[in-house]
Amino acid sequence: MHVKVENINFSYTELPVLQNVSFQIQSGTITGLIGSNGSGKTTMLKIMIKKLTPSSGNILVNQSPVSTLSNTNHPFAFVPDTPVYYEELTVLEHLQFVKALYPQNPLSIQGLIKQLELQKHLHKIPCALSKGNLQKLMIALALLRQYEIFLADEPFTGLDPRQLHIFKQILQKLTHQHKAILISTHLLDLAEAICGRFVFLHNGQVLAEGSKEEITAQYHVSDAVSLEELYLHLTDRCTSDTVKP
Ligand SMILES: Nc1ncnc2c1ncn2[C@@H]1O[C@H](COP(=O)(O)OP(=O)(O)OP(=O)(O)O)[C@@H](O)[C@H]1O
Repeated sequence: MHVKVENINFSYTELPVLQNVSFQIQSGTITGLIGSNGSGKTTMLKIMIKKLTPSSGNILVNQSPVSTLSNTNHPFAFVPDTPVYYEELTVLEHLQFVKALYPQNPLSIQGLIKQLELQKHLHKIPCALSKGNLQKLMIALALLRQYEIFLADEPFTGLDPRQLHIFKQILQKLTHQHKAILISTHLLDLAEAICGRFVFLHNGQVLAEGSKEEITAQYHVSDAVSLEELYLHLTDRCTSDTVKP
């Protein structure tokens, strides 16, 4: 599975939010989508799942534009930054509902409940959950879908240290299953630990893309820097909208 984002432009109002955004994500790799508040990460992810329509540009999945894929053949699972749920359904009912939609997904509800430690919360409705447990429900619902591409918008928010560890293991397992993974996050230490590639978005444009080694080489920065130092260095250098190597 190969996803190519090509020259995406998007505006909510007259101001451009994304300008000629292009990058790629690949099977078996976790790509970190990194950028300051308001740089357009959520907007980009929403365009990828067809929730928003770009004014121009394409998202190609194995060379087919996502706009031509039917909703029943949609290859994305998505963990949103703002939880989406049915107010009147319990945690267990949510899991059963999505499982019934995607029976071919081999993950079992019981296995997920145990792994994400949701046992004590099965009969609660979402608004009775803590932030972290609600986030775990969003992750569980995404994992139960039928997908090849896993997109997550700040998925680590609210997770306790044990659940962070478990979620990192889940993501590693997805790479072994050759899923393509794109995660937006502000946690650069965590991103550096789990992501093989990065897309730095800055003011709605791609500032850099590639592995840390590729980006440091491209910008003539020592490869001993941390991802955080690299990101701060490139964004500091950015006096106009783009930085040239
Ligand atoms: N529904 C909307 N209507 C108008 N403007 C919007 C809307 N949603 C987002 N924006 C604007 O689009 C820009 C990009 O927002 P977006 O949420 O994609 O950024 P982000 O990188 O995900 O930010 P954060 O890191 O704070 O979550 C911001 O300037 C934001 O104010």
